[in-house]
Amino acid sequence: MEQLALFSEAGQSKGIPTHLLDYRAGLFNQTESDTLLAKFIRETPWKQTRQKLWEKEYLTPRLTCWYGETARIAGTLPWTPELQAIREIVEPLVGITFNSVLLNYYRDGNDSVAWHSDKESIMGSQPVIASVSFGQVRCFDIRNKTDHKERYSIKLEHGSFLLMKAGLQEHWEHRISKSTRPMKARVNLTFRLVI
Ligand SMILES: O=C(O)CCC(=O)C(=O)O
Ligand SMILES: [Fe+2]
Repeated sequence: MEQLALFSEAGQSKGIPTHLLDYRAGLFNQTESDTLLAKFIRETPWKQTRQKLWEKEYLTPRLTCWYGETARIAGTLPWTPELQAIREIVEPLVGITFNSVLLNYYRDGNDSVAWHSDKESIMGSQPVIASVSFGQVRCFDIRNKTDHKERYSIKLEHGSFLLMKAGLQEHWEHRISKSTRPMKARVNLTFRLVI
């Protein structure tokens, strides 16, 4: 347990594998990021969904909302001008057209997403996911599915961009862990191609 805490506070690990991830700080400047964070928090119709684990139902420890043009995910809302604008900045960096985005709202250090990989069949087996973060810096941890000791951590900063490349979801899991330190709000956007 102690080791986990040390790891998650270590920030940027050395030697993050660039065939799996690309990180770029400051895709949006401070003013743009402040404005977007406040707008997303205020104007998104956030929902707290339920998840089933071992036959028990839990409330997901964060708020979410789907936007885009896919009919595959129930409740998906049409692109807003801000999301459309961000998508148009992100797509040329990646060379992929995305048709949906999941917004996650981590209200404080108690909000989190547990170890998982985004490998739903509706995204194909090798999805490329582009992630944009606003607000509180949180640690994004990855671990190898077959060797949990092989792990890395990246601090996702206000206005930053993270690309999860094709091999990541198949062989690695990722998470945003809870923190006992005081944490302010964070909104994360993951652009996806749902097929
Ligand atoms: O909040 C993040 O940076 C990651 C979110 C995530 O993993 C997901 O939505 O699948
Ligand atoms: Fe994920």
